[in-house]
Amino acid sequence: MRHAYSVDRVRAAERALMARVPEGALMRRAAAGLAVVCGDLLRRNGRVYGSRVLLLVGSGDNGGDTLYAGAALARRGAGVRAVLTAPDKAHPGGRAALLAAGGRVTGALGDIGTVDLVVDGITGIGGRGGLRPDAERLVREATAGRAPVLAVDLPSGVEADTGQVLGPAVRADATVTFGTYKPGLLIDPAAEHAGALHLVDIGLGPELPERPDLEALQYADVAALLPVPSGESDKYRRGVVGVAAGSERYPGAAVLAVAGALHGGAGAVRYAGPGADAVIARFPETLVHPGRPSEAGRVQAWVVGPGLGDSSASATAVADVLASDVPVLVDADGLRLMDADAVRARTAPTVLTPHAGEAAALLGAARAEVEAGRLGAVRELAARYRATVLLKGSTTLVAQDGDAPVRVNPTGTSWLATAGSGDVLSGLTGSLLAAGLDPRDAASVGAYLHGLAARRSSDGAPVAARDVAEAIPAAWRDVYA
Ligand SMILES: NC(=O)C1=CN([C@@H]2O[C@H](COP(=O)(O)OP(=O)(O)OC[C@H]3O[C@@H](n4cnc5c(N)ncnc54)[C@H](OP(=O)(O)O)[C@@H]3O)[C@@H](O)[C@H]2O)[C@@H](O)CC1
Ligand SMILES: [K+]
Repeated sequence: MRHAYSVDRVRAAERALMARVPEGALMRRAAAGLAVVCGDLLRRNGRVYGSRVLLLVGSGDNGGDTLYAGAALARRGAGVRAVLTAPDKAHPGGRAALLAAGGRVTGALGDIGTVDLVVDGITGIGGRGGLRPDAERLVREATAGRAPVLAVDLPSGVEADTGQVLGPAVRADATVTFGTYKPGLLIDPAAEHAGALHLVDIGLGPELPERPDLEALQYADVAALLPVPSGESDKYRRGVVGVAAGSERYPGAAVLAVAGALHGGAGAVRYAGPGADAVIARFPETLVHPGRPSEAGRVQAWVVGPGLGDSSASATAVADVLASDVPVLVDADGLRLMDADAVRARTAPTVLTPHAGEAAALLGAARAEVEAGRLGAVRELAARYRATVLLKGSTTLVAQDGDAPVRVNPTGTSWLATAGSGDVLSGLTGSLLAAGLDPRDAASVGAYLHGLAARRSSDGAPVAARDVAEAIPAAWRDVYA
C-alpha cells in the first residue's frame, strides 16, 4: 500500500522526529536521497563527473534540500549552478555548502543549452497558490531545453494537500519526495506534473499517524482482497449479482455491465430489464428476467443504472433496487433517477460511481470545479449521500462516508475514456460486492482490475469496452501471480 499524508500531519511528524535527532539531520537525509536520484538520472545519459546541473532554489527548506544535494553532486565532479529566486532568503547553510563544494550561485539563468539536469527546489510543502510570476518565468526559461526536470518533494506550484493546480506549476519528469507521499503526488491534475515518483526514507514513518489521508492499493493488497472460492463454495455461496441496466434504446449497456459482472467473482449473474434478449444472446450463462428487479429473484448485490434511459420503468427499477436490503451500486442514468433521500435512508451499503460530470450534477457544482478539486468533491459526495463514492477519471478516487482514507487507483489509463467502459466497471464492482467485499474494497479492487484490464488489452492502442471486459481474467491472473 502507498500512503499519503496531508501537510499538517507531515509537519507534526517532522517536529516529533526533529526533537529526537541532531539538528539538520532530516535535511541531510533528504538531500542525500535526492543526490542519489540526481546521480542515477545523470548516469542514464552519461556520468556525474563533468555533467552540468542547474538548481532552481526558492526561499524555504525545499531550496535548502536542493542546495545540499547540489553540493553532494559538486563534490562528485558535477558543474552545479544555483539560481536563487530570493537571494537574501536562500537557505544559508545550503548555500555555504554548495559554494564550499565548488558550486556557483547566480541570480541570472544564463545558457541552458548545455544543462544535463534541472532540479526544481522552488517550493515544496510550503508552496501555495501556484508559482509567483518571477518563479514562473524562471521555470519556463529553465525548462525550455532538453534536460530532464527533477522536482524536489513536489513539483513547485501544485497544491500538496488536494492535487489542485491553481496556477503555473513545474512539469517534472520525476519527483523525489521525503518521508511519505503527499496527496498531490497521487491525485490529478497535480500528479500529472510529478512524473515518476521516488520516496526517500528520512525516518518519518514511526512519527506518522496510523491512518493516512490517502492510500493506493498495490498488487499484493489487491491479491489479498480478491474473492477466491473455497472447496465448499457453490454458485449461490459465491454470491449472485443482479444487474438492472440497459433499455430498448441502449441494450448494449446491459450486455457490457453483464460482461463485467461475469468476471468479478460472483457465482452467478441475474439480469432484470428490457435487454434480456440481448443479454442472453451474448451470455447464455446469465439468469434473465424481463420485468422489474424486485421480481427477479434473490441476489447479494445489485448494479443499477447503465443505459437505463429516462422511461418510467427505469425510474421504477432504480427505486426497486434502492428499496432492497443488499448492497447496491448506482451508476450513469441511475445517478440521475435516484432519490437522494432514498439513498441516504438505506441501511445496506450504497456505492455511487459518477464521472466528473455526474458528480458535478449531484453536487450542484460545475464540472470543471470537480475536475480541479477531485479529492474534495469525492469526500463531499460520500458525506452528503452517506455512501461509498467512486469518482471516475484519470485518477479514480474512492471515498467512504466517515474517516477511512480515500483510495486512489494507480492503474488508470486514458484509453479507458471510451464508450461503455463505465458499464463494465459497474458490473465488475457489483460482482465483487456480491462476492462479499466491503464497499470500499469492492470499488477500489474493481477500479484496479478495470484499469489493468484496459492497459493489458490496449497495449498502447485504442480499446473498446468489450475488450476491457474480456481482459479482466488476464488482469486478475496478473494480480494473483
Ligand atoms: N517536512 C519534513 O519532514 C521535511 C521537509 N523538508 C523540506 O522542507 C520543505 C518545506 O520547507 P518550507 O516549509 O520551508 O517551505 P518550502 O516548500 O520550501 O516553500 C516555502 C517558501 O516558498 C515561498 N513560496 C510560497 N509559495 C510560493 C509560490 N507560490 N511561488 C513562489 N514561492 C513561494 C515562500 O516564501 P516567502 O513567502 O517567504 O516569500 C516560502 O518561504 C519540504 O517540502 C521539503 O523539501 C526536508 O528538508 C526534510 C524534512
Ligand atoms: K519543488
